[in-house]
Amino acid sequence: MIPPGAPILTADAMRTAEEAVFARGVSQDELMERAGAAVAREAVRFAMGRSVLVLAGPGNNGGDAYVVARHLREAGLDVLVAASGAPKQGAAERMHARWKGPTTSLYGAPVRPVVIDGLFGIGVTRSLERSIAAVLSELVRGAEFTLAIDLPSGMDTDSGDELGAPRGVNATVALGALKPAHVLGDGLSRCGHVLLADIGIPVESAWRSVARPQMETPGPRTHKYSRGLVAVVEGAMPGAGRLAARAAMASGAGYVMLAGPDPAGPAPDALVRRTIDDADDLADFLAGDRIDAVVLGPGLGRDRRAEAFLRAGLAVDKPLVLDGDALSLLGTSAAATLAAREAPVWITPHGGEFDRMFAGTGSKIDRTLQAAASGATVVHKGGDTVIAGPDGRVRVLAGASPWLSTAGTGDVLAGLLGAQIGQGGSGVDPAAAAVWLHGRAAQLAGPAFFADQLVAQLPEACSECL
Ligand SMILES: NC(=O)C1=CN([C@@H]2O[C@H](COP(=O)(O)OP(=O)(O)OC[C@H]3O[C@@H](n4cnc5c(N)ncnc54)[C@H](O)[C@@H]3O)[C@@H](O)[C@H]2O)[C@@H](O)CC1
Ligand SMILES: Nc1ncnc2c1ncn2[C@@H]1O[C@H](COP(=O)(O)OP(=O)(O)O)[C@@H](O)[C@H]1O
Ligand SMILES: [K+]
Repeated sequence: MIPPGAPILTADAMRTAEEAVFARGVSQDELMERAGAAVAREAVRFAMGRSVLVLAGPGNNGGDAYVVARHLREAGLDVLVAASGAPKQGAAERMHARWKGPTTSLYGAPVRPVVIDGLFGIGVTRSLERSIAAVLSELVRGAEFTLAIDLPSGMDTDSGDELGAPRGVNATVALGALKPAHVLGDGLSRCGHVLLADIGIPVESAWRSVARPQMETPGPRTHKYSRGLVAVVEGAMPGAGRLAARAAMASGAGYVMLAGPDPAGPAPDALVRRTIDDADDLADFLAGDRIDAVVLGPGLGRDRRAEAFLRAGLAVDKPLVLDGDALSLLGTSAAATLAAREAPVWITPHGGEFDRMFAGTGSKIDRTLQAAASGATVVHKGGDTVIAGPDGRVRVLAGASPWLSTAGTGDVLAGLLGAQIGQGGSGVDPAAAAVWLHGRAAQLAGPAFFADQLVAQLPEACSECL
């Protein structure tokens, strides 16, 4: 579980926010007291009277740990601190001095049922020494419950790469804001449940975790066209286009048309079919007044006809979702092609498609933002789905059901996004709504579903947004 709608800050941005608090006269000690108290509140709840081992490092994460230890001891728990190098300066040193309970060295620490991991937080700059990583892992493995302060020790804050962090942390209290490592990469499996503690640091961020969207209930004046007409272009693999079309239908679109060389096929009968002979025909069709959004790419194929269809789609002055084969066809010229288009465009690459289109450096968030500089809103899919808009806004959905890793679920997302943008909205908002609905439908579908069954859960997911 990741707190929804929460700000996400890099390590540098977090330090800047912290500096601003100091500049307003709050002392470093006060902030550390708040952080330690916030973590202790959660720790007491989880400890349920069991004995606690607090791992304390040499920096500010260790400083927080000494505060936690003090609070837990005051709460009557049996607390032992295992220290890895005593803090030498600043607030951390002062918190260390205020700890009056027993202390042992990290290497001599016994296994205890509750572990509080305060070795390192956002200050980790390189991989943990192997001996530290090994003892940390042993102590976490031996515990019944481990709570990490800010981050599990040994995470790259900005990328989510693990740098020796243990497996098996049950919960992490993020201080002040989420960091990328709570929502990206290895962080998804290393942080456990993520709790967020407000420690009085005002946080401004264009990056947020995805929250449940608000959807509108149709009113007495609503009609099928006012709810958005979505055109899905069908290609060589017709099942993909049909899945996208059905997803749009099941997530609130007023009218969905499937357009392609052979759009006939099984139900639903409410899906309107339009036979398209060639790219000129497609261009004429898509230019029609009534169409609010176009979805192109699922099952499109990569032959000449597909290329011509893609050109026709790109030329249309309507909100456009490009997915699957359309992205493979764009290939390395994606950034230039997307930049040349004026009407709004969303792309929904999985990791492989993304890497074929964009080079980029840095974390998944950095790379997705670089891709969005093309003018497209980019939905970079995966267990950590990162949405970035050309305006610099970022939304991340972490921890969606891994059962989504089944063919056709991406087509469903493309159709869902078509329905969202067909109802208006620009940039990251409709994309975040689509990704939320997709993730929620997957939860409702349970294990071992296939894409058609995901579509079947969409109305229920929508009902939670009304
Ligand atoms: N972000 C905030 O606004 C606040 C942060 N606080 C705490 O401060 C932490 C950050 O503190 P610091 O910047 O002191 O950083 P850390 O405490 O995370 O780590 C810094 C220390 O670890 C050492 N170190 C770094 N990488 C290492 C490695 N791979 N192996 C061994 N040693 C390593 C450094 O030399 C330094 O001594 C946060 O995670 C949080 O716990 C809180 O005290 C208060 C508010
Ligand atoms: N391990 C996973 N955990 C969570 N979500 C996943 C995982 N693997 C895939 N997904 C999601 O499933 C969808 C798969 O899309 P995609 O790879 O395009 O599939 P397809 O082309 O077969 O439809 C994406 O929304 C992606 O974010
Ligand atoms: K930690």
